[in-house]
Amino acid sequence: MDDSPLVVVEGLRFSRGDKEIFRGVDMTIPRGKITAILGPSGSGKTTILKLMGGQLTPDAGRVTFADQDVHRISRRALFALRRRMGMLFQSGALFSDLSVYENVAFPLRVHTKLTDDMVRDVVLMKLESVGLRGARSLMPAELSGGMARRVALARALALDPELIFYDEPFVGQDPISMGVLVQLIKRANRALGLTSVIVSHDIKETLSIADYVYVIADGKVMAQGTPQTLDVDDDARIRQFIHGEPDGPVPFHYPAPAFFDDILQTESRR
Ligand SMILES: Nc1ncnc2c1ncn2[C@@H]1O[C@H](COP(=O)(O)OP(=O)(O)OP(=O)(O)O)[C@@H](O)[C@H]1O
Repeated sequence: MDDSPLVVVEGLRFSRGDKEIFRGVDMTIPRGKITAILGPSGSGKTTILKLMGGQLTPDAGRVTFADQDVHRISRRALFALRRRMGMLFQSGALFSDLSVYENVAFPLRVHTKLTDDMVRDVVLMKLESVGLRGARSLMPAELSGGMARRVALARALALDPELIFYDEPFVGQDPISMGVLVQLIKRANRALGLTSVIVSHDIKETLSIADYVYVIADGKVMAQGTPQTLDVDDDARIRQFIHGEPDGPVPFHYPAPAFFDDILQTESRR
């Protein structure tokens, strides 16, 4: 297997208006592994996926996918490249007026010239891989949230991507569906030789399957390493983040006068 990284991000800078979101980010996404990108809310996790996928263009720096510069190739080449990337976005809802079967068939009908029989084989295979072959005739409204996410995964896998981006795959799931999804992502990665990038707030679940982790904050990579090395990192900010401690260098309380002073003021006004 080719052991060069699949995606390389170098010196990435990106702003929205006056707001600098990235001020020099470097990352490598190795093939066949699960890489997690963690970070506080608003740190730019979704934005970095969009920069990697070529939906956004950086102000400086570059992103290469299989040695092709994502932002300097022709539109046509970028479309071809995008077919090699699957995306499972939190907002990536199923088409509500199409059955489970037709949802998974959709990308095959749009992007390939497969015959109906071949489409059927692929759809059933993908649904089987997420345990929902028997649910093919259901409509999205008849699915639980966890099942809907699994159908969306089958659809994201329909075109056999090399890489799959998961943006908050566990949001809104009950603990059982979450466990199922965690295992599916891990299994899909291994069985299909996929490269996976997961962006998530669910730190424990994500660390349980990630091979390598980047933590982004303040426009930079604040830390990186395997889940094991980050788990024992001494840095207070990383400890607070990885272990979900409510207080630490990033305070739980919005800046405010001392509690007693505030209360005393209320008392004196009575
Ligand atoms: N379309 C947009 N226009 C302007 N600013 C945006 C837009 N999308 C995102 N932002 C800003 O860019 C920053 C990074 O957003 P992004 O969604 O990438 O963060 P995130 O880490 O994924 O956040 P969360 O964990 O809350 O989903 C945020 O400050 C956000 O307000």
